[in-house]
Amino acid sequence: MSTAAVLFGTESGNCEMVAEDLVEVLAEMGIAGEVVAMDEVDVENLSDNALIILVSSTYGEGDLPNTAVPFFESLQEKRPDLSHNRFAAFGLGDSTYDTYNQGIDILIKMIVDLGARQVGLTGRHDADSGLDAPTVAIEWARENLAGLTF
Ligand SMILES: Cc1cc2nc3c(=O)[nH]c(=O)nc-3n(C[C@H](O)[C@H](O)[C@H](O)COP(=O)(O)O)c2cc1C
Repeated sequence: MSTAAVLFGTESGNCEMVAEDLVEVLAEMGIAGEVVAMDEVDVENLSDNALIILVSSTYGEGDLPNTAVPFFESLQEKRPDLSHNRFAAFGLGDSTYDTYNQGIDILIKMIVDLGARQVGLTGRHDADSGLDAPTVAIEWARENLAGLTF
C-alpha cells in the first residue's frame, strides 16, 4: 500500500511532469508516493491510498483531458467509498480560456461526492503566466502538504 497516489490526467504531458516532481517533494516530506496515470487507475483499490493527489489539465470547453475521462467514468460507475481518504488537487490550465482550469474542479466535485476530504487549497498553474508548471506545483506542495501525518 502506498501512502500517497499522485494521479495525473494529461494530453500533452505537462501533468505527468508535475506528478513526477510532486512524488519527489512528498519523499522529502517523508511521505511515500507513486505516480499513476489516471487511465491506469483501478478505482476499486483507490481507497488503499491514504492521500490521493489529483493532477489534471483542462481541454475543450472546460472538459477533462482524454486520459482523465475513463477515470472519471469509472468513479461515476463504481462509486468507491473514499470517506477515509484525504486528497489534494493541482490543476493545469490557461487563463486565456473562459473555462480556466475547470477540469480539476470536475474531479474535485466527484471525489468530494465520494466522501474524500480535501487538504490544502487547490493549486492552479496558468500556462499564460509563463511560469514553469513543475516549479509552481512544487511550491504549492510545500505550502499545502507540509505537516501531514498518517
Ligand atoms: C486545444 C487546447 C484546449 C485547451 N482548453 C483549455 C481550457 O478550456 N481551459 C484551460 O484552462 N486550459 C485549456 N488548455 C490549456 C491546457 O490545459 C494547458 O496547456 C495544460 O498545461 C496542458 O497540460 P497537459 O499537457 O498535462 O495536458 C487548452 C490547451 C489546448 C492545446
